[in-house]
Amino acid sequence: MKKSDLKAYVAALPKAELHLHIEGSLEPELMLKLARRNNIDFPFQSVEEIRKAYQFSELQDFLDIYYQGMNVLQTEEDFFDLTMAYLNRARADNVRHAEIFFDPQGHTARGVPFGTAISGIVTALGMAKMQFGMTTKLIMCFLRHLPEEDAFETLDQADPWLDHIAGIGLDSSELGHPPAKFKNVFAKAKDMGLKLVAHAGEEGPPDYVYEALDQLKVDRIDHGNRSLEDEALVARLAAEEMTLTVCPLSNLKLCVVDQISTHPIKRMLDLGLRATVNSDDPSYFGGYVNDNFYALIDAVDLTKDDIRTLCENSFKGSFLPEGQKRAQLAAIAKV
Ligand code: HPA
Ligand SMILES: [Zn+2]
Repeated sequence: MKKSDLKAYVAALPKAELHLHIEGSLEPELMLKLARRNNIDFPFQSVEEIRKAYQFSELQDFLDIYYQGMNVLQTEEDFFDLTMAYLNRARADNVRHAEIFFDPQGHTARGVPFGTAISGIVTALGMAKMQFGMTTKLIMCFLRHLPEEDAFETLDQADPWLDHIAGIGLDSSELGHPPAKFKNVFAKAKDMGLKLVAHAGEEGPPDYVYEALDQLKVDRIDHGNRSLEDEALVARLAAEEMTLTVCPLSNLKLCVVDQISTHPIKRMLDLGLRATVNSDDPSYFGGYVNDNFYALIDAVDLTKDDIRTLCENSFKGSFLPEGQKRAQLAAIAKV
């Protein structure tokens, strides 16, 4: 199949996005608009200036800019506008279901209340369901560079919002902050009936992936690239049908891979791993979910079957009820 036909096939397929940080979907245009609207002292004057700053040689370079960018988010309306912009953009990529991360501690640490952030997000999620039938789940991430005690405090703040929160995640600086650091708060969240995910094996070694599985008892691994260094781990992930939320353009931008042509997505599928394709922080990494597929199609020999498998995996690995998963898989089969 020609690459252009494979791209058209991607565009036509229903898909779920399982690894998306809503704060990472903040486009420079909206960032400037919110900086002005909120009278924020902001170091950038133009979209071009902002985009020029998006050059990273590792995860921490990105995180520094990502936390600076989110300073413009102040009011409930800001969080609503941010979320609505993502949902509309995702809809254009035929995303039918999105499981969205947010970083409450990135906001509460700046004096923006938990309720301000989540109420704006939740209102937008409700509107997307009503206006265009997109289903969503919200996943609250803990910042792993902060102590576990702070994560417990954040879980307490979530209490009035638990009807709107499907699960918890773990993000921010991976190296030096192994999953085991958050063992107790993950155990509490599990007892509360929340789903569990964690970033692991993006920059961290395979041991961090083992810890996420064995000590956090996660339902999914975010990224997971470095699992490939450990054959026994790969066999286990495949046997357990553990979903990996892989983010190709993010991997390129953060130098997890040297080039898209050496991205291991194809190898992951060939090894029987339940890999999915996601955009992570699309505004910072150069594209939304279909752009991630297109970059892979240009650089890697993905087949039509691979592409269908990746989209099927996105629903299989989602937290949708089984009936809705089946309906989405049936819709894929019709394309
Ligand atoms: O890809 C990521 N890794 C870790 N933390 C993050 N926070 C936003 N995106 C990321
Ligand atoms: Zn991420």
